[in-house]
Amino acid sequence: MTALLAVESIECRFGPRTIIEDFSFTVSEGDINTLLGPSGCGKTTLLQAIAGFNPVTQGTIRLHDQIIAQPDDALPPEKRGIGMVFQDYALFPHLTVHDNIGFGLKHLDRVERKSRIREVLDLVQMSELADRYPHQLSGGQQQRVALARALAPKPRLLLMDEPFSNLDTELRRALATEVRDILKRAGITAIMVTHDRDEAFAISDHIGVLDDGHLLQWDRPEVIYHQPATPTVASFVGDGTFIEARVREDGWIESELGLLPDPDERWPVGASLDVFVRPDEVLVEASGVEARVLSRAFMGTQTRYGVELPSGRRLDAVFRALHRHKAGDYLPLTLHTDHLVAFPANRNYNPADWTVETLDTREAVNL
Ligand SMILES: Nc1ncnc2c1ncn2[C@@H]1O[C@H](COP(=O)(O)OP(=O)(O)OP(=O)(O)O)[C@@H](O)[C@H]1O
Repeated sequence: MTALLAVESIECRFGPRTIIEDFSFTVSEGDINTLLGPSGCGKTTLLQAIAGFNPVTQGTIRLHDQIIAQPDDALPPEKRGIGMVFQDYALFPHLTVHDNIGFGLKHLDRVERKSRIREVLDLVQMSELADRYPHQLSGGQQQRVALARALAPKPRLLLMDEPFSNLDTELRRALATEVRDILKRAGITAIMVTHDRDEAFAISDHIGVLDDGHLLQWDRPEVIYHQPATPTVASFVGDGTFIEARVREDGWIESELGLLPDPDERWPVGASLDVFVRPDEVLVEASGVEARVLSRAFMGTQTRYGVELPSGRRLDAVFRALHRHKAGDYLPLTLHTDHLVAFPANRNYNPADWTVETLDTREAVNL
């Protein structure tokens, strides 16, 4: 299938500062894609280059095989056929929902315009509220109107910049799922920008993880989660802690949380590894290593514990709330995972540390 959008080795600069560097990806028709990365990594800059609000200083951007941006040559934003949804909704306060949606449809005659407005109102399930003004709507409803307004002119591509970040957590997740359904029903190709991984997982067919203006990985959400390309991707898309491990003579991987299999013999004997341990992969088992409970947070069906291994390494473990352990208790812990994520060791990784440098050549291993 040919790409609807092809971003090819682009660079974006603000004065002397390079914000986006040698950045390439393609987007297939009908796919919902998310650019995920920490604050300041260049997500909005990239989105605005696609929309036409930022110039590219290297590379090209093609939409349906038409070059829409290259150095010193850019199609104006209004000629790109791209719709945008912003975090602050950007609705016209003095216009009703109906008229906000109709604003970009002035090229249509009255009957066509009314019919298209009805169609998108129906699509976002806002038909009942067509006569209301933005201030008479909840945040979630306002964002649905903003989505309807962007979809009304039938854009070739929809861009969404942190569309849910003004909403509370619960509504955010619900609306992300709802927006996915709406876009799929309308067959719209979209790119969203967010720093919220749950939102990205809820909405996306493909996720691109960015760090410091570079693309670290572009893949399906499951692959990003289970086979992260770099330690930074692993840390960004899932809670966890790296523990040290070594490949034994017999091929087993010896870690502080016990022996782990390496069925594909991916690692040479003697290799030192950093193994990523997710809280839900830690189990209490009689044969486990004695870990001391440091903290406990009840979370309803589960309880999250902070524990310390004999080496002093601290990590989190999540167990069903049925079990009650308290600070100071010792628990025998092991690691069980269907998707062991490991990298060659050469440094300490702090998942909370965004400034971690990564080596792109490293490969995640999925055992
Ligand atoms: N117009 C501008 N002039 C100069 N520097 C800019 C401009 N716009 C953005 N930047 C810088 O570019 C870098 C990337 O900003 P950008 O807004 O693209 O990041 P982001 O990943 O979208 O962040 P956030 O999630 O916080 O919105 C930041 O260091 C920012 O200060």
